[in-house]
Amino acid sequence: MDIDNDFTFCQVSAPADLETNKLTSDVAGISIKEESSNAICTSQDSGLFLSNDSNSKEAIVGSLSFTVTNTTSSQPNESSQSTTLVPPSKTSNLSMKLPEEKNSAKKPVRAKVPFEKGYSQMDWLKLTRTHPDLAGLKGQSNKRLISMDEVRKHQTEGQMWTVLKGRVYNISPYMKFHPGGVDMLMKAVGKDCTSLFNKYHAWVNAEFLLEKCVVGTLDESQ
Ligand code: HEM
Repeated sequence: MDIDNDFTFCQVSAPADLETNKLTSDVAGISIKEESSNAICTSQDSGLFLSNDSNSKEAIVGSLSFTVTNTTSSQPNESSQSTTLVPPSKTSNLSMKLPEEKNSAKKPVRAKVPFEKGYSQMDWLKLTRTHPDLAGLKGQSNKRLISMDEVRKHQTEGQMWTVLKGRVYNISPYMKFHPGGVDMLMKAVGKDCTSLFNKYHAWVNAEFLLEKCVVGTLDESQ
C-alpha cells in the first residue's frame, strides 16, 4: 500500500508538546509518551491503552500487548532517557492483560479495506477539488430541506443518499473511496447513518470529507 497516500481525517487534538515530555517512543505510528508520573498515550488507533505500574507500563495495541519499561531508573547516570517495549514472550513474570480482557465485545470490529488503485483518500481529495458536481445536484440548491421519505427513495447508482448529523449527502461517488469498504458504506444508503458512523469512527471528519456531496438538510419536522 502506498503509505504516503493512506491518511485519514480525524478530529483530534494537537499532540502534546514534545519538549515537555520526558520519554517518547514511536511504535508503528503510535506514540507513547510519559510525563513525570502520568503516562499519556496518543494514537490514531483507538485500540491502544496503557496501564500504570511503577517502572513498567503495559501498552495494548490492537491484538498485541507490550510492557513499556522505563530503563532510566536502572541507569541513573544516563543523560538521555529511553523507553523500551518488551514483547510479551519476554515478560512472562509480569502481569499481562490480554486484549480480550479490556477490549471486550463492546467495540465494533475495525477492518480497513485496502483501497483499489486510484481510490486512496488522496485521490478522493483530488476528485473533490476537480469534479464540478459530486452531489449530482444538476444546478439544484443544496440548501433545501429534504424529508426522510425522499432520502429513502435515493438508493440507485449515482444517487445514494444518506443522512449524517442532520445533513443529507449523496455518498455514491465516495463508495469506492471509503476505507471501511463499499459493503459497510452501503448500510448507510437510504437511512440516517449517524449512529453507525459514530459506532465505527466518531472521530472521522465527514463534514470535510463529504462537503461536496451535500444535497441538503434533513427536514426533521416530518
Ligand atoms: C457516511 C459517511 C462515512 C464516511 C465519510 C466514512 C469515512 C471513513 C474513514 C475516513 C475511515 C478511515 C478511518 C480511520 O482510518 O481511522 C473509515 C473507516 C471505516 N468505516 Fe467509515 N465512513 C462513513 C460511514 C461509515 C458507516 C455508515 C459505516 C458502518 C456501517 C462505516 C464503517 C467503517 C469501517 C468498518 C471502517 C474501517 C475500520 C475503522 O477505521 O474503524 N463507515 N470510514
